[in-house]
Amino acid sequence: MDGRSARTAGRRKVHVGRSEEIQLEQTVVDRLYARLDELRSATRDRLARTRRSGPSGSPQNRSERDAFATLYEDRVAQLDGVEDRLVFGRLDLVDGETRYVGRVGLADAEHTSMLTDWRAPAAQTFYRATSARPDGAARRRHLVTHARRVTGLEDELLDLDAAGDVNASTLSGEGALLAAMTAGRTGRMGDIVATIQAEQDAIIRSALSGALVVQGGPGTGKTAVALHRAAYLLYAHRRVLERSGVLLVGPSRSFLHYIDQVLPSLGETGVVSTTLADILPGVRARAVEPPDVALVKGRAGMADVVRRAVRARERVPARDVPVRVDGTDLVIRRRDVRDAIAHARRTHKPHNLARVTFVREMLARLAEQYASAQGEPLSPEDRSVLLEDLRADRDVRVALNVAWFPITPQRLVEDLWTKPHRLVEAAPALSAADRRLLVRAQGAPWTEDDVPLLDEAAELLGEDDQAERAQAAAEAAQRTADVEYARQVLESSEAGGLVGADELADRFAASGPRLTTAERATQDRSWTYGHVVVDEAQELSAMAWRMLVRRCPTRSFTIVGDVAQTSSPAGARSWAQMLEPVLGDGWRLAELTVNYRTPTTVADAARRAALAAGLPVSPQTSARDVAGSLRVVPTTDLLTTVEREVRDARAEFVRDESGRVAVIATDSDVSALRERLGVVGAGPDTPVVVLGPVEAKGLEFDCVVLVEPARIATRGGGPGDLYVAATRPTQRLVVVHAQPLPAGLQESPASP
Ligand SMILES: Nc1ncnc2c1ncn2[C@@H]1O[C@H](COP(=O)(O)OP(=O)(O)OP(=O)(O)O)[C@@H](O)[C@H]1O
Repeated sequence: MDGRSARTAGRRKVHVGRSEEIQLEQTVVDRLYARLDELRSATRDRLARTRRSGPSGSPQNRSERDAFATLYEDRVAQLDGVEDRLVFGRLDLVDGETRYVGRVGLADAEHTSMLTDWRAPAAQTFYRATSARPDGAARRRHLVTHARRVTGLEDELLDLDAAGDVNASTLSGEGALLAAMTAGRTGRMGDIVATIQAEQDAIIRSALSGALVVQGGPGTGKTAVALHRAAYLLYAHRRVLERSGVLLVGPSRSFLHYIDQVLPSLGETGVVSTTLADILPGVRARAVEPPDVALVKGRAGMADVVRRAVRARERVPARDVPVRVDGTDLVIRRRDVRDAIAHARRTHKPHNLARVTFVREMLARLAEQYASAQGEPLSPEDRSVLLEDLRADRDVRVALNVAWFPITPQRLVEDLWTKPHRLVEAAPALSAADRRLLVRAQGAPWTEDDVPLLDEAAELLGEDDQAERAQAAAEAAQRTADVEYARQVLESSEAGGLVGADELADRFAASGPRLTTAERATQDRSWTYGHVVVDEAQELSAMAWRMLVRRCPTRSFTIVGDVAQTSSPAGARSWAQMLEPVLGDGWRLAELTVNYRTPTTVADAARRAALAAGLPVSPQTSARDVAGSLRVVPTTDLLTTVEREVRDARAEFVRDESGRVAVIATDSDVSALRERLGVVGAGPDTPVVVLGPVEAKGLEFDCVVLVEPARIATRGGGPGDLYVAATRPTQRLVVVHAQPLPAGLQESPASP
């Protein structure tokens, strides 16, 4: 949609079509729901029959039964998930064909298509066609339904010649879109599947390979598009992605909570979502770093610091070390250690794994010394007994550990922050001032900025995985057998078409409870995903990018964000600068230009303030304006004024189930405001919340009361934080201030 038509739509009402047309559509919608009910009950019957078949039979029969039970359970959940607004679109093609578009594909008993999945190629025209490029379509119709009832229609004529005698009163451009934009917020993001716009659709369906960067101002649908793209990719590339998985990285847990309904409503539940703080199994990073520390820890050069820290644990001792084994004097010689270290490094294995080579080499040299002390070669049996004795000897163990120290990532990184000599040794290039910033007390909690360093360390250190490798080989053999068996089962069963042999084999795997790809991926640090989606990506440091690229060696990424909204000092103001070190020039840029959230007046004010502060603001047009959407309230008593404004906003916007108000203030004001307003929780179900600008990132509310913008613009993330805070409302921004307003944020522009 271009900016002009969007604005026009803003002034239109949703047109309800003629009642006969609605009746006609109701008949179709009834048929589709009837088919949905039929499929549900058939699947439920099969599930019941499968469960009834009892615990008898061979283990093979039992695991086959369990696999089918899980399959039917998943299918029932999927069919239940698409109940709401099952069908939302109809496309009339010039050749006379009519196609209904909905959340899933449905076919009748004869396999004739009744409903086209929104992700199928056949649905693309529904989202892309314009009257300038109708792509074979004569008319696009949006169906508005509530609880299986058709309540409205909106038509767009795409090919005027072919349209015939369509009644003009049913024509309306973006009514469904406008209705979605003005609806009261619920604290949870909804899907946009019925109203995806052409520029968004192009991004959603863009190729899987390579990295796609989606830049767009606030409210342009970046998050919505990223989530729909994940669902689309899983549909279009199911074979690849179902096994490797899709990872979604969001800025905070509250943000993940805010979006967690979207994918299930699109029939997808298998995406792993996480924050950077939670990405490492076994590490809970809860503390927040001061900005100057975050900046240092995020630099690409920290990879070198970690590498040196690991190297420092492979060390030739200052002098030869005498040891006595089995009554014989031996020497751990410096030159032997040097050779063994070189040998172990040549394996190019991670430190803790290469240690095996180092130790083997050293023990062999000590055994040689022992043999020459005895004056005769050792028999193979004696030699292996001796090697065991050497390995068990305390002095030998200590000396070898000092030379090649087995260490966990946590210990390595903690030593850097708590033992100044370790940091000097690993980071000679850091200034003394930067090193001082990094010092902290032993046992201090991990921060989000530690996580990429821990991951870097884990990568270089590795774990001793011998047992795991043996197990993996055994599992691989078992799996080949399972897949073959599943193939035979599929050939003779009713499950064909719903599931592949690989997936069924997963379900046959008799060992323990079935783990989904998502569950397996979450538990495994070194899991590599088929695709990674990163939201609010402008905040990521160079070290965080290294960590994410390790999780997706094919570099298939969707990276969405806005370089004008950056708050982290380690984040970016330029995609090229941020991505070049990790992706080279292997990324493509797409831009979103229409703001579907914020009324024009508010968006313009926020934009003027951002431009005045020199931020790299993307051009954008708001899809609508709302009368009285910006209120500026000067005061000498902030708390009292905020209290009054919140009371008014609550009365105006909060209804039974919907309507959300946020007070956004600089972090240091948040607790006083919470106390004054009696606001405790900050969850999606709370009608009024008080947040700092970083917490508000990615979220939206009907009304935002912005407290003392001058303070927000000069703390933390500075003007970027103010830009985020001012662009959260869907209906109204109330600016309460005692200090002068930052330039640009006044009610009407100083100059036209
Ligand atoms: N095509 C659409 N149809 C209906 N609603 C839409 C559409 N595109 C976006 N929206 C709505 O606009 C709002 C903003 O979308 P979203 O949060 O994805 O924007 P964003 O670009 O990620 O914003 P920010 O950068 O400010 O976090 C959401 O309520 C979303 O549902």
